[in-house]
Amino acid sequence: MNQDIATASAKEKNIPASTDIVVKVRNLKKSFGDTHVLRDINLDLHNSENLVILGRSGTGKSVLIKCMVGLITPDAGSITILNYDVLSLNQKEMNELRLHVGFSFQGSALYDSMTVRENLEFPLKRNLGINDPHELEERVVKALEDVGLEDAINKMPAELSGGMKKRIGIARTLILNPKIMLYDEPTAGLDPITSIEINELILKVRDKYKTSSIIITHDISSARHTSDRVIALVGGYSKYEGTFDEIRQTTDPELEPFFNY
Ligand SMILES: Nc1ncnc2c1ncn2[C@@H]1O[C@H](COP(=O)(O)OP(=O)(O)OP(=O)(O)O)[C@@H](O)[C@H]1O
Repeated sequence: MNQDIATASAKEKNIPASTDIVVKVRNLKKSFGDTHVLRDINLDLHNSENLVILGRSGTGKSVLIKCMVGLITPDAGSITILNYDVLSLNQKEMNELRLHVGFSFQGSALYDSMTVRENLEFPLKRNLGINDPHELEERVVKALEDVGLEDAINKMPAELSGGMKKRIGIARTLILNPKIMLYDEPTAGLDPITSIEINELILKVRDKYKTSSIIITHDISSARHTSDRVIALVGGYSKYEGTFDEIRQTTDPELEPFFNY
C-alpha cells in the first residue's frame, strides 16, 4: 500500500497532489522516558479533505494531535500547518495559528458553570474581541443551527446528553471559522446512533465550510463513514496510508483485528 496507492486514490477523488497541503508532518518523534510513543510519523493533510488517523488505544494518536497544536513538544521532526513552522513559533504566532485550527477535545470541554450561549460567546469575546450583543447573538445562533441545536441555547451543560455536549463542543470550535479541524475521538462514549449523527456532522462541516480535518479515532465505523483517506499508526509509525477500503485489506496483525471485530 502506501504512497503509490495513496497518490492513485487522491487522483480518483480529485484531491490535488502536493500543491494544496495544509498540514505536513515529517519524521515526528516523541518519547516519555523509556516509552517511545511516536517513532517516525509522516503525514500530509490536503485542503478540504477528512483524514482519519486510526490506531489502537495507546498508539499515540492524542500525543500526535497535541504536538500539532503546541500542547506537547516533540523530540524531533517538523510540523507545518498553513505555512507556519509550528515548532518554532513564539506564543503570539501560536495564538494566531490557533485561530485557524479548531481543536475538538475528546471530552467536549464545555464550562459547566456557563450556559450554552455563554460557552459559545466565550471564544468570540476572548479570541476575536467581539462584544457587540447583536453580532454575538447572530454568530451563536448560526453555530447552533450548524449543529442542529438552536433550542439548547439557554441550557446548562449538565442538562445536555453526551451527544449534545459533543455537538456544542464542535459548535464552539466552528464559531471561529477555522480552516482546519482536529477531532480527538469524536464518537468516544457515544451510542451507535448518536455516533452516526456526529459522523454526519463531521461530513457536513467539511462540505459546508471546506474545512480540512484530522479525525483521530479507533472507531472503525466512524473511520469508514468520515474518511477521504486513512493513515494507520502501528508501533509508533505512520505505517499504512490509503482509502478506508484499501487499509481494510491489511493483514498486519496489529490492525487486522480492528476490521474483523
Ligand atoms: N504527558 C504524558 N506523559 C507521559 N506519558 C504520556 C503523556 N501523554 C501520553 N502519554 C503516553 O503516551 C502513550 C500514547 O497515549 P495517547 O493518549 O496518545 O494514546 P491514544 O492512541 O490517543 O489512545 P486512546 O485511543 O486510548 O485515546 C500512552 O502510553 C500514554 O500513557
